[in-house]
Amino acid sequence: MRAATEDWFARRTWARPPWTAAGLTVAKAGRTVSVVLPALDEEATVGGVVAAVRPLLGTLVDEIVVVDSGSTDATAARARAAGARVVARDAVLPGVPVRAGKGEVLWRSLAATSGDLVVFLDSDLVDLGPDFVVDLLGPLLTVDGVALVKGFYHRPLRMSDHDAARTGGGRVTELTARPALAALRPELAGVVQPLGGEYAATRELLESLPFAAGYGVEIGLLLDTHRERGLDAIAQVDLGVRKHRHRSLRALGATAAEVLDAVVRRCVPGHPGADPLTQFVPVDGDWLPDEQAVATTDRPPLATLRATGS
Ligand SMILES: O=c1ccn([C@@H]2O[C@H](COP(=O)(O)OP(=O)(O)O)[C@@H](O)[C@H]2O)c(=O)[nH]1
Ligand SMILES: O=C(O)[C@@H](COP(=O)(O)O)O[C@H]1O[C@H](CO)[C@@H](O)[C@H](O)[C@H]1O
Repeated sequence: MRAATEDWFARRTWARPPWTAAGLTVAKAGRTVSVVLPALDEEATVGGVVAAVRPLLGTLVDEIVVVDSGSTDATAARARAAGARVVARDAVLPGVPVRAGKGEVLWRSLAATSGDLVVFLDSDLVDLGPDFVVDLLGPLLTVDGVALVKGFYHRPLRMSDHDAARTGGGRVTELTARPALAALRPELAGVVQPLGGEYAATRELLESLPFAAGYGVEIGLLLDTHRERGLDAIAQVDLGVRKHRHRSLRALGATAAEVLDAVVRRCVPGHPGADPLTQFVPVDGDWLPDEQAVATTDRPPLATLRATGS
């Protein structure tokens, strides 16, 4: 790592987060907290994630909101039963036609919530406790100048219940995001989990930044926060172990394409955005091309929409 990044790592990384929910509730000092879960067909896990945060509701956390991304299963019912407020993505900013993708629902979540601080958690997590939220809020509530806090963790790759692996997860992180940052934004080489879906930020920051529509949203926010606010506005906390549902390598190919697109559009001036991704599938002895759309558009900062009243 470069010397400045090493310095940042030493100052802005908490390997053993010291905060407690009670202590941070006092530290809120009038500020409010929204916990947001983006969810697309997560009926099996969304209730457990909401239940993990539920004990904090009314003290450290002021609202738990699941933004439904067009689920066709029982996601909304399970989330509501666990104690979350559920908002359909098309019910937010109804005058703005909906686009597909994770970034789209995170962007819309800002218009569906009111917290001064926003915590994002994926809805496919398993075995998490309330500490994820407490630890992500710690630097935001107690360290001046921090606007974005990323979680990091061991990432076991469990493709079946029998897997005992403790590592191997974060495939797009290791094979696309980390190398891309090394090549195009090495100042961010100290961020352990640049793609992690567990992070917290001030509303003021989030509403001032564009949101990449698809899976490029996390790397886009990280790059834009660094560009607009500098490295010291970013912090990271060790959340222990992160277990979640793993998608196929083919699906992660399209994710990687959106991650790389978000990086290149931000780091290579004038780049027009990626073409659709052509993958190949074996059919009766032939390899047939299969094209995947790559989300290459950003939603504008929500603050600009509010300013123009659109
Ligand atoms: O169009 C989308 C894609 C994903 N997600 C949610 O975003 C989180 C992360 O997505 P996923 O698990 O597919 O990403 P991975 O962790 O596998 O890269 C999960 O809660 C998904 O339900 C969503 O709300 N809308
Ligand atoms: O980190 C990664 O490589 C991918 C895939 O993780 P796995 O290989 O399935 O553990 O998951 C992350 O990337 C997505 C795109 O940025 C985020 O939306 C997810 O929250 C995050 O889990």
